[in-house]
Amino acid sequence: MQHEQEYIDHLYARVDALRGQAASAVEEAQRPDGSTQQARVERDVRVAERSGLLAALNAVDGSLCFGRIDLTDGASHHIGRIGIREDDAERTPVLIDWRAPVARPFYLATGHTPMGLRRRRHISTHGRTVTELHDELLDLGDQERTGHEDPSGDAVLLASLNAARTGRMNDIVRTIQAEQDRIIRAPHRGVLVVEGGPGTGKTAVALHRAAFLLYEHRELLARRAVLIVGPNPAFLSYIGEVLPSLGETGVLLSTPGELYPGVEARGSDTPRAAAVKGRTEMAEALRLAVRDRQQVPEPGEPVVVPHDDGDLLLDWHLVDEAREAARATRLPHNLARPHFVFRILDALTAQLVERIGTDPYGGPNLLGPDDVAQLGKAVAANPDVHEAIAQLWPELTPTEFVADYLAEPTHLSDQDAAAIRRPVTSPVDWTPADVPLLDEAAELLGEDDSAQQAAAEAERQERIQYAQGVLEVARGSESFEFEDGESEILAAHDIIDAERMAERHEEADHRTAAERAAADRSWAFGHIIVDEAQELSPMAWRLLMRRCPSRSMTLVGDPVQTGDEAGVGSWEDILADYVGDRWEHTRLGVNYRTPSEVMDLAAAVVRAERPGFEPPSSVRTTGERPWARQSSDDLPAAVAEAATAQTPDEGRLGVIAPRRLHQALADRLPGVVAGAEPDLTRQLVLLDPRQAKGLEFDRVLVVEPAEFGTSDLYVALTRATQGLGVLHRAPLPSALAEALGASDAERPV
Ligand SMILES: Nc1ncnc2c1ncn2[C@@H]1O[C@H](COP(=O)(O)OP(=O)(O)OP(=O)(O)O)[C@@H](O)[C@H]1O
Repeated sequence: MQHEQEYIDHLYARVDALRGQAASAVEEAQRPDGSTQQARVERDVRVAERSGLLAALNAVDGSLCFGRIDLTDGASHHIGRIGIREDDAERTPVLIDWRAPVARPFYLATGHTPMGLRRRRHISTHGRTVTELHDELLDLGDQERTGHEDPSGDAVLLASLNAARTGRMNDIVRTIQAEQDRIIRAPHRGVLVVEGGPGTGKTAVALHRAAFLLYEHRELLARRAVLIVGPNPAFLSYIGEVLPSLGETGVLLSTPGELYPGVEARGSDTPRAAAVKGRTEMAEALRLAVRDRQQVPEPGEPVVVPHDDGDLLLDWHLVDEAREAARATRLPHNLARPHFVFRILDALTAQLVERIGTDPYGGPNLLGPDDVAQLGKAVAANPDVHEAIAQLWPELTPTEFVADYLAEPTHLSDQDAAAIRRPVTSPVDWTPADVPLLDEAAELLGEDDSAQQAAAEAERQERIQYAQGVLEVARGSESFEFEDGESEILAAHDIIDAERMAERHEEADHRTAAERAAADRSWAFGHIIVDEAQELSPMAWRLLMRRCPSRSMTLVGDPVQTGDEAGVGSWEDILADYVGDRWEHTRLGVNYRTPSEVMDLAAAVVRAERPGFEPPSSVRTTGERPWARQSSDDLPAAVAEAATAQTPDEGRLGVIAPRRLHQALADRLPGVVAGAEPDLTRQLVLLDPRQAKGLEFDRVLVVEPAEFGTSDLYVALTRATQGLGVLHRAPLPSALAEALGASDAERPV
């Protein structure tokens, strides 16, 4: 122990020194120094690198080193959250990053396949103090004993699984299991599917895979950022600390409803409406609806544009020709529009030229090219002309267009149209199911950023003018300063022209890649991780695939837990259109969360619907059987009483109840607010099964389970790490009652 403490003290001394160096490097690099553009770019890169290093060094403080491997050849390596080298000529590694190949045997070696190891040591620390050592001997012939032997090899894992929950997920870097390690480091570059039952570590594995990929492909991924999509905000705050604790910050966390910049989807849909909006057919319906906005007048009923020289007419034939020419460009609606406008203006000018310039004596038109050009300009500036064109081919924004569409949906069956018909009168009306529609619309309409580009160019010109002014001043002062004829001395304007000087003054974009990605709909992420992927609709997949042209993705899910009607049934269905069969499927089979007593009960519920269902096998038992209690009248009071008795001294209690009971329950449960985003760091948390997805609590009370569908009930029953109770008034679903071994008139069992 003493030896390890000394080693760890040495590591921290090195970390402190590195931290000091990184902090002063950042400070120095941030000081303005009037250097060249190139030097400034390099400086910004240096600042970013050093800031990243500083963040990583700060993040690992307190849990820097957690393991050591001793090899049969006498070498030994300490394993930690980050890699550290000695400050010597060889830059000797003193701590190996858990992601480095050298560290791999720490996770994979067994007595059967020792991978060159004689011993694996888990080092537990509190702050910077070593508290415990657990050794596993992998070379069975080795006689040496340390006094810290852990014959079963799982003491550290079990201690971490049994620990009280905090409302925040912890990283599992100390105890990654072999089946998990293989997925985390999978070399597959395309779509990797990770499937497994509740508590098998799918989320943990996905997050550690993100950390691994950022280590392996740092160059690319730090620039393009990694996107992690999770089902709801509570889930994102639950997992939000894992990657920073591993020293990684270049990651954007988002719910599916937050993936359209500028829209916060706070509204909600009926399950039927969400299902209709999620179907692929919506893409075609929207495409046709956009085409409907490109109109031609009825034959014989031309659009009349009032004009001083007599009304101009836009008839069917003329508009149809312009529309076909614009459509033939195959550009999105807004980008094809200038082609339409050009044709219409041309046709109207031709009408005017004919009207004004016709020679009454039958000769050639009396107007010359300059007159025609003048008339063309006047037509293009005429507001009545613009109004007429705006009716025929309006410029559309995605939000306007989708709001109009939802008010009167078209190209759908009557029932489907009725299911989604809804006015969107304020931005808060957008729902998560609308977000893929907005994104689809943005694709169909195309973003006309010419105005933005023009503004940027105007600003650049302004800066150039300013810089020219600065150079003039410099020239003026030259004659004064260099009167003595030291012509070889370079003045400012000799080495820099106004344009380059203007660039110097351009504000550098100091946002991280993740921040820039969050604001940019067309951002292409380096890698995307989707948790609870089974819940996403086909339309949501279209959006996500657009955000990841490289198709480098990790998809995590459990089809048995699919609650959303809009969700896709199978991975094949999701992926066929995008990657064919070029994706890899992996499975996790051990449940680290739920004790076997609870898991058996949950499995029995699923089996009633799917007879052959095999749950993941639990790694722990607690000896504590789940119980049920029926309350004849005041269910909220019974829940409050049970909650008081069950709230652990340390850790969390989750009450999972149907939404309709939340207000009544919140009135009785201390510190709980109905309808608010659940605060998972509180000791007592009230949720519905959808909100509980992906989360866990030490103890769980499931309320009125007869109101849940099978998959929601399965989710609710599998959230506890220690104990589970069921409270109800209505009779229990029969499979649950049977598995609890209770009749309809239950008592605690
Ligand atoms: N190797 C491990 N070491 C320590 N803890 C682990 C390990 N693997 C998983 N766990 C823990 O098990 C719990 C369940 O993991 P996780 O939430 O990733 O499972 P999941 O498969 O995503 O579950 P669900 O489908 O229910 O969302 C978490 O507390 C996680 O930290």
